[in-house]
Amino acid sequence: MNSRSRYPPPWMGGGRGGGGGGSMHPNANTSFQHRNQQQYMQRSSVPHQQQFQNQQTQQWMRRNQLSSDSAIDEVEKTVQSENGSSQDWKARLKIPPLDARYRTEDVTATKGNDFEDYFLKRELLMGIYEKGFERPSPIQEESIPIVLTGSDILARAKNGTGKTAAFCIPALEKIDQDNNVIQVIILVPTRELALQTSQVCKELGKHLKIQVMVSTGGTSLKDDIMRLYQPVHLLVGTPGRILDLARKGVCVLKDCSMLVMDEADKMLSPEFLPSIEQLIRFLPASRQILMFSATFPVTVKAFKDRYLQKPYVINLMDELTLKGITQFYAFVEERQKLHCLNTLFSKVASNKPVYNFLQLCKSCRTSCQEDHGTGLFMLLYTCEDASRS
Ligand SMILES: Nc1ncnc2c1ncn2[C@@H]1O[C@H](COP(=O)(O)OP(=O)(O)OP(=O)(O)O)[C@@H](O)[C@H]1O
Repeated sequence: MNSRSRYPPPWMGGGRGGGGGGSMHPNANTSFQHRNQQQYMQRSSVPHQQQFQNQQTQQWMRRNQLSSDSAIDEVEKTVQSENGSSQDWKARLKIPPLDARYRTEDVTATKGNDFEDYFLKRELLMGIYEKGFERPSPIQEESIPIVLTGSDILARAKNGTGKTAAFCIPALEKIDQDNNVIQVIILVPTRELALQTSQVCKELGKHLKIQVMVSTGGTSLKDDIMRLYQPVHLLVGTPGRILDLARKGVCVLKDCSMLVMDEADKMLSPEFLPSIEQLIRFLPASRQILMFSATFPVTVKAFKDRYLQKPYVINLMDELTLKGITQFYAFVEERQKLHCLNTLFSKVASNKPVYNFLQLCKSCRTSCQEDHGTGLFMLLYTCEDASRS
């Protein structure tokens, strides 16, 4: 166990999160907030075991007050069926095999929250568990309850620590599936990431009736327009294409109360920033903005000051590298790169995973080939742009 407190969540004291920590968004859904705060207070003020005992005592006292045996039977049946039905849905879930991947402290050092602590819709909980998530990761523990209150957030956590689900889960929870309008936009820098993110939303929301659409540049605009005539609740895409559709009046964003920016550092680059700023004008004044990234350059501050309202700042980064991972770099001439990589692979023990982060131009392609002599995997880079090869 670590020293971090379990509940109450940070805005009620005792939690973590810097900056504007704890500030309640003026546009927060007050009825939701009220309900949740009451629930959190109930939970935080009475430890679980004691709460259970209290319930048992109350039931026992109620039972003593009832004079007839039939009334007692009735109470017992109700209690049994309540307990039974709360367990039944879990027993029927199709849980995937345990994820045996090694987990670093970046994801294991949690407060010990459960997804059920957030009072999510049962259908959403079913999707979460069937995706193989047992417990929220630290960034999910910090973000989910805050996003549910309606607050803007700026969240920083390392790559691979569960940021995607940290915004997809509260987004899916907040969508009213009976209202066929776009309620959430998730902006990402590339089509690949848009497809991945929409896949996560579909998997987590597989028991919900939420319609997810992907819209990015490089695909048929006409297809997107046709698709938008069907119900869409959650739109994942790149800023330019979504702005184009909004300007044409096909993508109606007046009810879109949540805007998420994944890889926010890249989203605020000169390539995307102007489109995002224009896109924000199509959203209602009461929108909620969530920014997630592993790094936050100075451009973020200017954007935050301009567009976010009393944002809650979450920073789970003391360093960029995941714990337990050794990182180093080699400074080489352009022409030495492949040789260097080759030498590196031949030196590293073949049973150790090697992650190679590289910046590719758009025409670059990577492929992976196994060298059957050594058993090592070779990453091959090909570039159609002759000037860069
Ligand atoms: N609560 C959880 N329990 C178990 N696995 C999880 C949980 N949350 C996320 N994961 C899994 O952890 C992996 C990394 O998650 P994810 O890709 O969301 O991280 P990320 O922080 O968004 O990374 P990146 O910044 O690289 O996109 C994924 O395989 C995801 O399914």
